[in-house]
Amino acid sequence: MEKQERICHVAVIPYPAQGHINPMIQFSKQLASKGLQVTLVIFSSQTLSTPASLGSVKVVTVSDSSDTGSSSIGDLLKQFQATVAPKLPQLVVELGISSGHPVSCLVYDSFMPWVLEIARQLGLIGASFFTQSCAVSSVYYQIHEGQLKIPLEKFPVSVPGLPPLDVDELPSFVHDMESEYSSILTVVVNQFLNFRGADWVFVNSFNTLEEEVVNCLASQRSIKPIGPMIPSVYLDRQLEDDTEYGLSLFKPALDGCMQWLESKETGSVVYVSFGSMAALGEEQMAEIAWGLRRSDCYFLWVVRESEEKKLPCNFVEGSSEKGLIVTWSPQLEVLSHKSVGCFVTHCGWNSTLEALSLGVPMVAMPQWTDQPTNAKYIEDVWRVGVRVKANEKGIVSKEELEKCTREVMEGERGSEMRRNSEKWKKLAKTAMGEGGSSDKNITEFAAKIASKFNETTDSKA
Ligand SMILES: O=c1ccn([C@@H]2O[C@H](COP(=O)(O)OP(=O)(O)O[C@H]3O[C@H](CO)[C@@H](O)[C@H](O)[C@H]3O)[C@@H](O)[C@H]2O)c(=O)[nH]1
Repeated sequence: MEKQERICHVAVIPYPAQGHINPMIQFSKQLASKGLQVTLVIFSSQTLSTPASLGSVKVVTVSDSSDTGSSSIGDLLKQFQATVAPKLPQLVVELGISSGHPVSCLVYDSFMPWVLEIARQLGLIGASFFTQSCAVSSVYYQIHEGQLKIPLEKFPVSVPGLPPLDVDELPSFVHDMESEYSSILTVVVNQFLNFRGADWVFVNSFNTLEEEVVNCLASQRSIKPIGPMIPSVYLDRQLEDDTEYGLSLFKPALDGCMQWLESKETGSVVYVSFGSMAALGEEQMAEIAWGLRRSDCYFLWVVRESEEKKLPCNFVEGSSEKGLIVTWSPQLEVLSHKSVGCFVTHCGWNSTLEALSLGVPMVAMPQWTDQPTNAKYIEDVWRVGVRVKANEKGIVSKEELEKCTREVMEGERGSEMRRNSEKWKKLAKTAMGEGGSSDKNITEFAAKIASKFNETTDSKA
């Protein structure tokens, strides 16, 4: 009988939100390019038209019946665990049977630390994947270890490897103790429940971007920065045909955006997006709308379907000469387009990494969660953008938005930001290029788990 080829099979399991799925798709593609068999498992309560594969990564979508109408994200995550955890062991076994190659490692979103328990029950390797910056993760780590006590009493706060952080520069859940937030704080801090127990810990970042804080966290246990996890065509082009993430929970206005951008001059467009989750108030939406109008630049603004009703009356009709509003964009294509001169962003970690990797300066307008800390780094550490200041009601006025966009688009400081952005773009490429720090970490992981798999298989033979 023909002997079956031995292949090390890894299952990658993101939390099903766009900002978590995207980097874990890219990690899957990277692992597959290093010779591993990879299955990406998406649990989703929505009906998704997911592809059966992304390059050589197999995609399996499993319907998750958890109630998405639940009021808080903390509750949602609890429900997610309650419905997914009982199904996962059987699913992992079936993936092995159907492919002919038993799964030997689970790479799980750090939001789901309970997956490690399942990996252990099945005798598999367990690897945790952090989708936020190393700086933000370090703040949560300090809380987990009891070094930072909640409620915080003194500001600025000191965390090893980070600049001192004022109250509005900390992740929101740490100081904003609304009832919904306290349950989310538990979730984000619990990412560290098995920080020392996991076999591997990956962070979607790169050494030169967060050197000091990477070193501090790595002194507690080995962590592997493997980012930026964006499609290869925008970085080192090592992976052929890797031009997009490939799995979107939203439908992008493909042609519309790109044709519109084509008709605009180099560096003349302000791109505005608040990612896949942030929900702004009506008053704030109006200030953004009029701020964009006042800046007198061309603008491309992503307003998700669920947010459209918050736009001021007649704004869309009255903006057709200067602006285009879409419900979702092909963001990487947009950011890499020569017409885009500035990105007004909520500072989600993926958007931040994308802008850094594509050399686009930013107006940082953080909303919640890790975004205020990312905004702090954008302005003060990487010096690739300006942070907006909110008024006493927490609203960013149209005048403030106009001032900040002009600063990035026109001023001398804007030119400096563009130069700094070019620097980070090169460093991102170097990290992911052959032999770069992130590339080495991915190669090391692939080689070590493949060799462990071979040893185990040999000892059973
Ligand atoms: O029109 C759009 C808007 C966004 N995107 C993509 O969607 C992703 C959005 O991710 P991110 O920028 O991280 O924002 P969120 O969707 O808000 O992500 C959540 O998850 C991130 C990772 O944990 C956190 O950093 C954020 O604060 C949190 O809100 C990015 O890859 C974008 O390229 C598009 O393709 N088209």
